[in-house]
Amino acid sequence: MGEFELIQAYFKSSACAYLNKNISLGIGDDCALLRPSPQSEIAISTDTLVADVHFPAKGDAFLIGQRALAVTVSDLAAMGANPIGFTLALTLPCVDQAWLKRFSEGLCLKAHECSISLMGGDTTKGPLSITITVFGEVPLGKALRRDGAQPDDLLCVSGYLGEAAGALSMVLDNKPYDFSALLKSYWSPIPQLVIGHALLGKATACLDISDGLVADCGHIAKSSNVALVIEASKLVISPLLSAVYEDEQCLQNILVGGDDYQLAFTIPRDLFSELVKTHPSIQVIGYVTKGSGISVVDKKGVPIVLSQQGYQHF
Ligand SMILES: Nc1ncnc2c1ncn2[C@@H]1O[C@H](COP(=O)(O)OP(=O)(O)O)[C@@H](O)[C@H]1O
Ligand SMILES: Cc1ncc(C[n+]2csc(CCOP(=O)(O)OP(=O)(O)O)c2C)c(N)n1
Ligand SMILES: [Mg+2]
Repeated sequence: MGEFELIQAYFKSSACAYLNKNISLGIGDDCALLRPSPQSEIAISTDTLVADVHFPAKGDAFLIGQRALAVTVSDLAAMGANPIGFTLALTLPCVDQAWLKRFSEGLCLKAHECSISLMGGDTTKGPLSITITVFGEVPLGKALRRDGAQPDDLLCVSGYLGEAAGALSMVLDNKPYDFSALLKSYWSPIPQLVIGHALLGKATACLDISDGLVADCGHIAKSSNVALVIEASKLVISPLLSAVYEDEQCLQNILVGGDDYQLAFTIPRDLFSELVKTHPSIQVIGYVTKGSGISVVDKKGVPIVLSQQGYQHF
């Protein structure tokens, strides 16, 4: 099977390669054509997933496809954007048709869940890696950025943290997908599109947590020129995590584990109670104050010293 047959069989003819009101031309030409709605801005984000860095190379290709798209669409959720389409740059060591079939099925399932369409890409030979670029749209001037947090805002997260990091040892042991519900958090993160959308016009800053809570909140603090305080006693431990780990390890996974793909955001105090009524998974975990940097404090307000803040490639 050659390059173009492969593209046709597994991607161009796939159920997720459809046109929608914002895509006037999809796979097959030199470029895809996007048609933004009036009074909107296009949100764009790219993520590369490298075998044995972001996922185990020997993992199930269906799960790899599912995870690759989820972590990329998560950036659209973090901006409050509505998904439109994505491109897929795939580098493969060889043509393995069984692998490609599983991969495209997993990709397609997640694309369906996120209402996003495959509209182009690139296929090359080399060490396994997956680069996905997502395109979404957001009402003009309303995107959730990292630079608007204000002193006295609340610091919140969209749901439980630490589960995917807690699953990593099982992932590396190649445990089957249905072995533990914890594995689902790693293999099939759910981009928080609904909460991202609900935060438009409310949150003062927002991002998705990929590297770890402390490291990523550090980006909000820096961009917004404020200090963020995380109150460890307010972090709610997921029942899935506490079933496997002692409290101390749970806290470590929550604070610096990464791979969560939940949103962290800041919001004025008076807007919180209305929001949590409609989105009960949201947790308040701290607050914004004047100053710089990020601190984690225990219930007496004493700083907890961490040996690392989150994942760094270099
Ligand atoms: N090689 C690059 N060239 C240009 N911009 C980059 C490059 N790598 C990362 N960026 C930009 O730097 C910012 C931070 O990147 P990153 O930490 O990967 O974001 P995220 O965690 O949201 O994926 C983003 O705005 C991203 O677009
Ligand atoms: C097999 C495997 N080992 C380790 C990890 C942990 N890990 C790898 S990269 C990463 C951080 C997120 O990746 P990055 O490329 O920084 O994503 P971005 O912040 O750009 O979205 C984490 C927690 C993993 N996901 N899979
Ligand atoms: Mg990135």
